[in-house]
Amino acid sequence: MNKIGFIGAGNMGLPMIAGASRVFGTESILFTSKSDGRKEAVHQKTGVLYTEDNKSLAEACKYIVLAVKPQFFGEVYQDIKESLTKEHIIISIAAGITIDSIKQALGEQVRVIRSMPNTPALVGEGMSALCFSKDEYTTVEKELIDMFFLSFGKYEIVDENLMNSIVCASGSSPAYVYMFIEALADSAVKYGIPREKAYKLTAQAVLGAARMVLETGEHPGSLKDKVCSPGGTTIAAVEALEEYGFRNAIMKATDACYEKAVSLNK
Ligand SMILES: NC(=O)C1=CN([C@@H]2O[C@H](COP(=O)(O)OP(=O)(O)OC[C@H]3O[C@@H](n4cnc5c(N)ncnc54)[C@H](O)[C@@H]3O)[C@@H](O)[C@H]2O)C=CC1
Ligand SMILES: O=C(O)[C@@H]1CCC=N1
Repeated sequence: MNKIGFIGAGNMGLPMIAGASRVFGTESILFTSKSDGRKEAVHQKTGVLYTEDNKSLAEACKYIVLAVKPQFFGEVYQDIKESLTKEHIIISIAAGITIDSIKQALGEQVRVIRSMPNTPALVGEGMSALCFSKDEYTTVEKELIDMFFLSFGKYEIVDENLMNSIVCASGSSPAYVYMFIEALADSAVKYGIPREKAYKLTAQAVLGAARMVLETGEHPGSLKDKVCSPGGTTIAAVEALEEYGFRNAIMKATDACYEKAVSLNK
C-alpha cells in the first residue's frame, strides 16, 4: 500500500518515474497512461509496471501523482474518487490547480501536495517547489516525500500563494532557456561554427553561467559586469540586447505565464 503511482507518464511524468524508480526500486512504483503504446514505451525505458486503469492504480498505491494536463483532471477524479481513503496522499504536478479545488473534487479527507517540477528532472537536475495541505503528515510520510522529490533534482517548500509564480520561474522557464540556446547556436552557425559544436559551446556557457550564480552567490548583474570588458565585445552585445527589449521580453513572458496559470483553475 506504500507504493507511488503515477497517473500520466508524459513529458513530466516519465522523468519523475525514472528518478523515483532508481531510488525506491521499480517494484515500489506503478503508472498508468491513456495509450497502450505509451505504457509499453515507458515500461521498456524504466522497468516500471503499469496498471490497466486509474482505479486499479489508486487501489494499489498510497501516493498518487496526478501527472496529466489540467484539462483531464475531471475524468481522473471520477476514476479514482471512490477508491480514496484518508491514508492516500495526492501529489499534483499541474500548473494552476489549487489544493482547495482538488479537495473539493476528491473529498476533504484526502491529503494533497501541490507541486511544480520541471523537465530537467530527466537528467537529475530538476527544480521543484511544493506545498502541503493543512492536514497532518507523519514523519515517515514527510521523509518519503523528501526522498521522492530529491530522486530527480532539488526542491523548495513554499506557500501555496507562490505556486503560480513558480510555474513561470522554474516550471516553464526551461522552454525559454532552450529558445535562447537555439537562437545562440543558430547565430554561431551563421558565423561558421559547425552545428554540433554550436550546441556544445552555447549549452555549456549556459550551464557554467547558472553554476556561477548558484555557487558564488554573487549578484547576476555583477557577474555580467565581469564579462563586459571596457570598450569590448560583450558590452556592445548587451547594448543590442537592451535595444531589442531582452529583459522586458522575459518579464512580459512571465506575465503571460502567470495569467495562464491562474486561468487553469477555473
Ligand atoms: N511538461 C512540463 O515541462 C511540465 C508539466 N507539468 C504539468 O505536468 C502535467 C502533465 O504535463 P506533460 O507531462 O507535459 O503532459 P503530456 O501530455 O506529455 O503527458 C500527459 C500524459 O497523461 C496521459 N493521460 C491523459 N489523460 C489521462 C487519463 N485520463 N488517465 C491516465 N493518463 C492520462 C496522456 O496519455 C499523456 O501520456 C500537466 O498538468 C502540467 O501542468 C509541470 C511541470 C512541468
Ligand atoms: O506548459 C505548461 O502548462 C506546463 C506547466 C509548466 C511547464 N509546462
